[in-house]
Amino acid sequence: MSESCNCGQHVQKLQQQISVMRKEIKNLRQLTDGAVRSHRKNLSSLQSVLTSIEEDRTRVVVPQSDREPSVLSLEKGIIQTVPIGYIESCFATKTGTPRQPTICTSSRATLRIKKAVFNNPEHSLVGLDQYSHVWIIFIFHKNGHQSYKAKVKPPRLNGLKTGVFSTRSPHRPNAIGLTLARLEKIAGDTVHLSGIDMIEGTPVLDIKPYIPDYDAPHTRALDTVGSASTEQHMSECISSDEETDALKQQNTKTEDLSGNPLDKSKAFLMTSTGALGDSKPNRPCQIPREKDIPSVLAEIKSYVSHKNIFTTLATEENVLQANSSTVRPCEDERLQSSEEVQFGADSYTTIASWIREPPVSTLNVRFTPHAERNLKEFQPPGQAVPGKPSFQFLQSTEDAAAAIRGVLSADPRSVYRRTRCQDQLFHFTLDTAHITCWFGEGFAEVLRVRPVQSSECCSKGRL
Ligand SMILES: C[S@@+](CC[C@H](N)C(=O)[O-])C[C@H]1O[C@@H](n2cnc3c(N)ncnc32)[C@H](O)[C@@H]1O
Repeated sequence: MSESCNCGQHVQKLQQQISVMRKEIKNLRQLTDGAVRSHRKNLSSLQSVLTSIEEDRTRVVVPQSDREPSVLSLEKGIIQTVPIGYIESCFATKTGTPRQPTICTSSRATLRIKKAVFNNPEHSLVGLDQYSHVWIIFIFHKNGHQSYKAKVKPPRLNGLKTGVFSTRSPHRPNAIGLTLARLEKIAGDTVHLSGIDMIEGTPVLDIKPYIPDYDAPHTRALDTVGSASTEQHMSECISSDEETDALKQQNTKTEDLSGNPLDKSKAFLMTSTGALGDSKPNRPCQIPREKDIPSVLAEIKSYVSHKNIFTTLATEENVLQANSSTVRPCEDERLQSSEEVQFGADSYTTIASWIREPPVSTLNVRFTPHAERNLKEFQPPGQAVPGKPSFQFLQSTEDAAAAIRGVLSADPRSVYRRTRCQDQLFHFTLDTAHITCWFGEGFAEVLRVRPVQSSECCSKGRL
């Protein structure tokens, strides 16, 4: 009897202990859940700190006192680079950004020279407005991890490999990019550019004026026509204000064979070397007066057609037409072969033939009526209409349509997407627009254009 009594007490005790333990387990669970939650929170804030450190890594500005580069360090190959500023671009991400600036001439960007580099940044830009084009030297800061290979597969080669230094691939030992952009204007410490292929936030190392007389080998060919150096010609030719005005007018009116305006200096060279064709050395330079311009133009055109001197001035369309009449080499040959670009009697420039005859073809671009209506909703920068989106960089709907055409006609897909995910929709952002399209055989069709959401854009003040 007493035994059964004890058993009852034991059971009761055990039940009490069990309930205490349950409570403890519950408390422990709450504690661990809380700890896990706070760990997760810590982890995510650590991750965002890491991301911003990663983003800022290239933005480190060397303090004023450390700015003086030591000659010794340079000789030792220790090169300290300081971004002079960061690109604000109509392209937010790599997807959909043209692979070269010429693909999309209506694209736009600005570059503000940092005060940390010069006390008066605007002073560094004095004189630059005399040039139409500038070289932009920059860092491919969004390459991801720093890796590179001796051979790369440029998208234009559709999977074929070639040496990295024979390409303009972003994945190279020093991740340095070089873009020839059009200089739209300079406002104080800010350079306004068009025809660009750099994304938002790109750190810029340097700007240099594009000087065809130095940078384009063909000017040497032209130079020999008149025998004296270009600079000599320039100083000899510009003799009075009247003549300079006439020259200016002539330069703005001069066209190439396709009706495109000629580069100012090329037009200058053509006239300064004695309106072409005459290879007599030291022929005195004659600046034509305004009334003579039509005959000079006729002379230039007849010379151009005679000598086929301005191959590089041909539009891409002309080049494609010219190429389509030649026999296309097989792919392996294409990698090996190169194409001479003729300037007069001598050849100064040679390029790999796959640049102009890539195994991937240019695409026709079309808009659905819906996408066209979408695009027309966008307003030019600074002309806000309530309830309607506006562009930050692109100047008009036409500019935007041209930019979209440029991007898509060059087939912006990776080789993987092009070959393995043909049916997938392709999205990219351009300025404040998010574009959806699809690709078919030989064409790309824009299905929708809508304003970018804040989560899709990385530019400050983009919306
Ligand atoms: C093929 S590279 C050519 C750039 C330059 N014109 C050159 O030849 O050095 C252009 C591509 O680089 C990528 N890109 C542009 N800016 C970048 C950046 N800051 N970081 C990483 N990739 C970038 C874009 O995807 C763009 O299509």
